[in-house]
Amino acid sequence: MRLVKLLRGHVGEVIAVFALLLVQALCELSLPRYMSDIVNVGVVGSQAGNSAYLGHMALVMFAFCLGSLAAATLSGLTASRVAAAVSRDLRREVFAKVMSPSPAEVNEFSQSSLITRCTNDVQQIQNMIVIMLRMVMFAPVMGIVAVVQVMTMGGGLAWIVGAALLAVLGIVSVLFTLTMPRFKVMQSLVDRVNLVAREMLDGIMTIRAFGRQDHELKRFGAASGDLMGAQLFVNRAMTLMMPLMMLVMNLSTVAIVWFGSHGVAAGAMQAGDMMAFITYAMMIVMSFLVVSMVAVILPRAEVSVGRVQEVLDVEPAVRDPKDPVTPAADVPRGHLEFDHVSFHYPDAEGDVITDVSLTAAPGRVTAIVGSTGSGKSTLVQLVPRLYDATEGTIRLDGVDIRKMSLADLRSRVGYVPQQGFLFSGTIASNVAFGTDEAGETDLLHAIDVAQASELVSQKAEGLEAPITQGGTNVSGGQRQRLAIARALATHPEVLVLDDSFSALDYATDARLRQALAKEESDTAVLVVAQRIATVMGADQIVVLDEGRVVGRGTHEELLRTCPEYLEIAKSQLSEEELGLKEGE
Ligand SMILES: Nc1ncnc2c1ncn2[C@@H]1O[C@H](COP(=O)(O)OP(=O)(O)OP(=O)(O)O)[C@@H](O)[C@H]1O
Repeated sequence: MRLVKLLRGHVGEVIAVFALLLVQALCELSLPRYMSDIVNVGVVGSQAGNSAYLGHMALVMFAFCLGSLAAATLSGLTASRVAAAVSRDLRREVFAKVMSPSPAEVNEFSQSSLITRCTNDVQQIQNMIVIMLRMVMFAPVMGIVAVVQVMTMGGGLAWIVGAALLAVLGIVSVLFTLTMPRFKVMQSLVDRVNLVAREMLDGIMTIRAFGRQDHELKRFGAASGDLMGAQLFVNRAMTLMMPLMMLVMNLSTVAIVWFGSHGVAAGAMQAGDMMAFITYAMMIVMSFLVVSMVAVILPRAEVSVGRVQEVLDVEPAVRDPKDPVTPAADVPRGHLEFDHVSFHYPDAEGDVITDVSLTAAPGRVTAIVGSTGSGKSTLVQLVPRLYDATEGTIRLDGVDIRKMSLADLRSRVGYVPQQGFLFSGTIASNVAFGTDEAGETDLLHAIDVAQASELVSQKAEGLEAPITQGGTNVSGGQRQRLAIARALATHPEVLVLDDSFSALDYATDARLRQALAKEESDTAVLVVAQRIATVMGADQIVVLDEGRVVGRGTHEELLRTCPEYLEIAKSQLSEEELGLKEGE
């Protein structure tokens, strides 16, 4: 059972819980015997009314009660600690997996499902561990010892206990047959509510702009209503459980008193024994109830364990090599080479990148242009190994990047994604995100090159100005510039800018390119851009069309040799701006 395996690291504590439960069970099981003696001897027998005897018995029973209380408290505390520790470790493992190098595998699960698995499923497991540790051991011990006691007492009443057990079994079976299917879908319904809520929060601006609040609320209401339906059904069915159990126990008590009183009258049984019999019978019924409930609930927790395990079992396609290679110290830094590289997404059929070869050198700007969907972003994502090329090789400073450690590679590559993301914190914490070594001067320099100084000088707190989660308190262009500053602060060998100038005005775009060319003379810059004006000055422009290189050269060369480039250029700039007008 996978749930049991989770306890492997806590064997000592688990044994302690079991030992304490045994003490608790033995203490509790001795009480009915003493009760029986008090009635038989101290109430109706030879010591009737003898205070010394009654006081002594009361003290003994009190000692057993205290023992049971102490053992129950300690076992409860220990079990809760073990469960909380297991759930903390599971959360950490799942989260580490989600953070693991390749986004491809984790993308298989939706973000909301990952959150549910990390929180709700882990919580289910935690609850189940507590139940398992506290009940699964306790109930059988209580049940078995109580059965032995009942058997030894005789009196011909054991059949009542048997009948009560059959009734409990029947009730538990019917209730769980009805509710189990709903239990199973409940986790996926929680996933669904999370998914819709997350999508709504992410797209809140679009929803408001299109006045679709009512539609979205209905969508959320439907998902939430489905979950409520399943929960209500299960809870209603479960509410019946306790009253039915009480009914069984009370009927058993009545039956024991009814038949037992005949035995007492006939002298076959003592009154105290009949009372002890009632208590033992209740213990047996309760133990049986607990064991059968746990047996049915356990598979439900196993569903949660399975869902968490699914995430943990994911093998990232992008992995650290066994024996990482570091580029030789005497090799010039910042030489990036794509050698006949092809790539297709794991879940897609055709290649998105086909047989691309190019080189980027330090101090030079290589621009990638192409129509939308031509594979530009995909191509540059291969550089920090967000994905691995399916064919061909990418080398940095002469070493196949698959042979470098991921940490080493990523410390050499500064990657600015299409959507620059800012974390909650300050401007400084965001820019220093990729490095622990940058001082204030380094940060200010990176911000200056990224043309974001104005943002810092406008704020009274300067570098310590707060940034909200997702960077919602700065503009799209400011977000992009801070994301560029973050990459620059790490002093990368290769700076990959994936359409990172798109939210900048032309003047800022031009100033940023100039500053980059001047300040980053030992960095190879790889720029993906939609705007021809952004790439016109690049040392080398590579034109992609449906993942293939269809042109390569400078702006002027491409205007003459590459019809695809000419078409894009003409769609953005006038013939005059392109210098294509006759006589010019
Ligand atoms: N995670 C993914 N899984 C499967 N296919 C994808 C994935 N991401 C992108 N694609 C597909 O790969 C192709 C290239 O996408 P890519 O984002 O690289 O293009 P692009 O040239 O950067 O486009 P744009 O200029 O619009 O950003 C597209 O057809 C896209 O549908």
